[in-house]
Amino acid sequence: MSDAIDIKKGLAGVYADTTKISKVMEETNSLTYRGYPVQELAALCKFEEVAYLIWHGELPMREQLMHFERQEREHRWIGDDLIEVMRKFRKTAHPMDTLRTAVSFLGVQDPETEDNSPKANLEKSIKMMARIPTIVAADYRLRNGKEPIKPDPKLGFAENFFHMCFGEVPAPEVVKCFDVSLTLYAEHSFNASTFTSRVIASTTSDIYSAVVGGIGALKGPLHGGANEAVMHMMLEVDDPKKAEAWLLGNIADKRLVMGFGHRVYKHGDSRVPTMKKAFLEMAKIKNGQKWVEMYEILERTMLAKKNIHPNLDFPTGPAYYLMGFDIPMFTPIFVMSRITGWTAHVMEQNEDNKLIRPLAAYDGSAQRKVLPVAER
Ligand SMILES: CC(=O)SCCNC(=O)CCNC(=O)[C@H](O)C(C)(C)COP(=O)(O)OP(=O)(O)OC[C@H]1O[C@@H](n2cnc3c(N)ncnc32)[C@H](O)[C@@H]1OP(=O)(O)O
Ligand SMILES: O=C([O-])CC(=O)C(=O)O
Repeated sequence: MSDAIDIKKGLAGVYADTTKISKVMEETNSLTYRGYPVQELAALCKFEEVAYLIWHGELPMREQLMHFERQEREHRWIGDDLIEVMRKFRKTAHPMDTLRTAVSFLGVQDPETEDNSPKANLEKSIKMMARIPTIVAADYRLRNGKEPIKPDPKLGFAENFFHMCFGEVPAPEVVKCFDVSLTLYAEHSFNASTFTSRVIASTTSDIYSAVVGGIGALKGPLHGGANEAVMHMMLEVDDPKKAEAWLLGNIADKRLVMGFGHRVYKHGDSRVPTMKKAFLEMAKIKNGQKWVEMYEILERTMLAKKNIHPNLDFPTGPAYYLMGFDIPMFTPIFVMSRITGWTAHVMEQNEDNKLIRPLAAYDGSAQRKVLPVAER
């Protein structure tokens, strides 16, 4: 029956809607947010400006940026109630599970959850952007037997995250490398997690539900979870001298090499050179030459043997490791950034909504008769 139906497995190559938020150009290996190349945004803007751009469609003027930063800083604290709930979580729970539950808790507590007006949804988006780093940092400290550190309204978004994790802000070069990663992770059209958020929004559900769904989708190692998997892989390789043999063995065993390949970019991910530069900078500051050597060998061998390029998760994995974050925080950090893209897509979906509901070509059992349990 399904023979005559053109099934697009994984929806590969399917245009499901239009978007004004970002443009992924496989032909030219480039990516723009609201028309601006990500490389230029990463070089010239801080993440707060990029978040504003993604939501408002324009880069902020100085006054607008100051107002936006004030709002973000005001909303950072998550309240003692949520901290107390988090204390009760299983200490070995994955931080993505903790974050998913904590964001759901924010939705329970927010009296505006059911208000789907653009104004209310933008406010909730800013609140989530402000509070997610506090959740991620508090979870990191609780898992490590330490007390959470309150956000510091004097610090910018990236600096404050380091402060809440480690009680100190590193050198500006480190903060910049981290900020670059946030800009590069912020938005990527109809990727799996964003599409999940849009599917949820299309039922006219609330924005917290859409974000909780996005977190669930991003967790998987074929998607955002890959940045963690990359670092586990590099630690398994352990020594750059073993990297080539390790990779060849992996290929022979037909195992995936994490941080390589992409559904859209088949000739390279436009964000990788910018993030690789940030990773090299981190390696210089933190004496991480070993990881650079391993990176180069894995990249070179994968290209030579499989013609598969690295994706953004390949350089971010070791870069976050060198910044001092523990590996289970890597995908939650991705959420701290992609929350901007998800929520912009939810608001865009709401503007011109149609329930997202594709068809499935049935190829199960032929129709049959139900027999009572005694006769089966
Ligand atoms: C932020 C992000 O989400 S970026 C993506 C992060 N994910 C990863 O890094 C996980 C590793 N990569 C992958 O699993 C895949 O490349 C995906 C899921 C990202 C994209 O998958 P698809 O678009 O479905 O590509 P597809 O699976 O068709 O790959 C084509 C071929 O390349 C192979 N291939 C693709 N990626 C890899 C990889 N990382 N390692 C080994 N082989 C790979 C596939 O096995 C397939 O081979 P085949 O034709 O012999 O079956
Ligand atoms: O677009 C995708 O399929 C994966 C993704 O989110 C990204 O690359 O940032």
